[in-house]
Amino acid sequence: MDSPAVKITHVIFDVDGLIIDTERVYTECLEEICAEYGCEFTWEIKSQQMGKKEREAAQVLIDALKIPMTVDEYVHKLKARLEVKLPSVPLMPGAEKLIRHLHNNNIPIALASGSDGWGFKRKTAGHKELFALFHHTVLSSDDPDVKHGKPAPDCFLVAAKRFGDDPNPAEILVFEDAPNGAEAGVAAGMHVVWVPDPRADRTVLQDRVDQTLDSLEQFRPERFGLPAYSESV
Ligand SMILES: O=c1[nH]cc([C@@H]2O[C@H](COP(=O)(O)O)[C@@H](O)[C@H]2O)c(=O)[nH]1
Ligand SMILES: [Mg+2]
Repeated sequence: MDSPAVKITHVIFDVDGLIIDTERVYTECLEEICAEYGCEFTWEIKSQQMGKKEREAAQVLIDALKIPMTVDEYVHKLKARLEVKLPSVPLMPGAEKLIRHLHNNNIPIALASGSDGWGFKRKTAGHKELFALFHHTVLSSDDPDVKHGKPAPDCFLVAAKRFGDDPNPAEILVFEDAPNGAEAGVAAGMHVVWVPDPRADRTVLQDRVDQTLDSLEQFRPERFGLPAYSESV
């Protein structure tokens, strides 16, 4: 095999829609809330919300649909629905295999999400053993060091710092599903593998990310100088 163009030393994963299938749940909950106001929750609005801090995302929807609702009311309505639906959410295809592979090969791995602690606890409740493999977790909605949510690079730069061994951003790989998240990884000066929702416009970002995949199952670690899966050696 040709030598890889990059040698990745550290990996940062997004959470919602990348490791866990929570985007489906957000869509269901927000469709219900919008319907109460006679409005439609569109992909255009969702794609602008994805990856943002919860309250920033609330403002995106309220402004887009001009709904007479405060951010606090939005958060209250959303959490009442998420509370019921989140604890049983499955993992995305290929996520567990990749996370365990990197951990088994001593590659430092971290999480950087737009979520808050309230949601993260519920999203990961059924997958505690897997999420214990990460060196650390940055939750943008709660973290005072994350001044701006995705697409700002803050959460990835904070996550890089907290590895504790001063990694070079140019040797960090970010996995993201959200357009805002992939933008944030690029803005942080990191390599980005983007696994977008099928509805996303891939042309906007495909020249700036390293790879665009339909699923994490397609990822080949050796392309980034990471250990190959044993069956593909
Ligand atoms: O349909 C939506 N999906 C996702 C979000 C936001 O995106 C975050 C998940 O971001 P990430 O993929 O970075 O974990 C959620 O916590 C929420 O703030 C949202 O508002 N609406
Ligand atoms: Mg995501």
